[in-house]
Amino acid sequence: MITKKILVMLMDVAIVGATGYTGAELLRLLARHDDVDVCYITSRREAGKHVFKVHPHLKGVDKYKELYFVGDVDKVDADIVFTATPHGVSMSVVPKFLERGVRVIDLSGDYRFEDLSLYEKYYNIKHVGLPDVKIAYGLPELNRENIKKAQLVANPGCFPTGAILAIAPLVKEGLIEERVIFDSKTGVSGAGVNPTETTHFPNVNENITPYKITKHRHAPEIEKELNKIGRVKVSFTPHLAPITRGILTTAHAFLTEDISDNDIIDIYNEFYGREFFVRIFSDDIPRLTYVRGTNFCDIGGFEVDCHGRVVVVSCIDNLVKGASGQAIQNMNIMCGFREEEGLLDIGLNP
Ligand SMILES: NC(=O)C1=CN([C@@H]2O[C@H](COP(=O)(O)OP(=O)(O)OC[C@H]3O[C@@H](n4cnc5c(N)ncnc54)[C@H](OP(=O)(O)O)[C@@H]3O)[C@@H](O)[C@H]2O)C=CC1
Ligand SMILES: CC(=O)N[C@@H](CCC(=O)OP(=O)(O)O)C(=O)O
Repeated sequence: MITKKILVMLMDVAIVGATGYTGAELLRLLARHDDVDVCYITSRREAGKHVFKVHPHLKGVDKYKELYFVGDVDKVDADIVFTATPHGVSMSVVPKFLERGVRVIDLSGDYRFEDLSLYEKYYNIKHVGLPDVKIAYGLPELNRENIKKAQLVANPGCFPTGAILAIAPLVKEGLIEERVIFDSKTGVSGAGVNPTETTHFPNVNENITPYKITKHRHAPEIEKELNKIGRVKVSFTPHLAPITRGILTTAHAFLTEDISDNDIIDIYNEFYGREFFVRIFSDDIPRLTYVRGTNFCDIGGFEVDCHGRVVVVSCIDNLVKGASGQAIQNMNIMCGFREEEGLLDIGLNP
């Protein structure tokens, strides 16, 4: 009897920093990705432990049944590596992978700035220098062609993802004055897995706390990316909200032309018409629950007040479209996989 065997070649991927929140989220999403195998995960603290011991929510995922944490990043061998590590750490591990021809998607801020003096000013650390490979800023809706060709993708910051997508169509069309204000509310998981006084439950619960009111490091990231499509000066203030996940951003700008709410909706529908992960809410206000656990960026509001101020609201899940989901979207683009592969979760209501 002749048996037919169909051999499916899976891409080997590794996650450096897989005990953190974005590393865990990569593991959750990749569990249902049909084109990849997760072959290495790293941790200094949990080296030697089985993945289910550290992340019990993954129990039962068949493809992870032989997956253990390794402590030594140099042992990692894969086709694609996600570095889900703090800024400063990423730049110490990424170059070693690039030298071996491995493609890397870095979730930190280390490779988001072409101008390293801006990086050093806002991150307050010295940069080791950019590697001599093609680097792309990983916001697919604005930079897909460059992502396809990149060896290193700098995954955007969580606030920049929601802010840039909220205002890009109006910037591109030149319909707003130069100054744009972004007011964002974020969930506590944005601060990472290690607790601090700021993230301590009694300090977060029943409070909304503005922080880094005029000096957050995502302000220059938002500004330099928007300046690739138009001319803007960005003001940005984040607030910590008593929620685990999600970023709601309200963008305020002043129109240069007398256009209606409906004209604005048409511009957004046209700009994002073919984008699977951007949903336009033409007659509703986006909610964080709708995007929870998903790779969607929901955009709505679209109101103009009597002074010509346009208000646009965006919602993302900071750990998905704001980090790990977008990182997988970037991997899919780099590898020629279907862009939505592994990212088809839908949100909640409530
Ligand atoms: N949380 C979010 O919403 C977002 C985060 N980001 C960025 O993504 C990156 C990861 O964030 P997040 O998951 O929240 O961070 P966490 O603090 O939750 O996790 C950090 C991970 O990095 C590992 N790590 C830390 N230091 C080192 C080191 N010196 N060598 C090797 N591994 C190390 C830790 O592993 P261990 O201690 O076990 O060794 C841990 O797995 C950061 O750069 C963050 O700024 C970007 C967008 C959104
Ligand atoms: C709640 C909270 O603390 N959020 C973090 C998000 C930072 C982040 O994600 O950092 P990078 O994208 O620059 O790597 C903050 O505001 O610093």
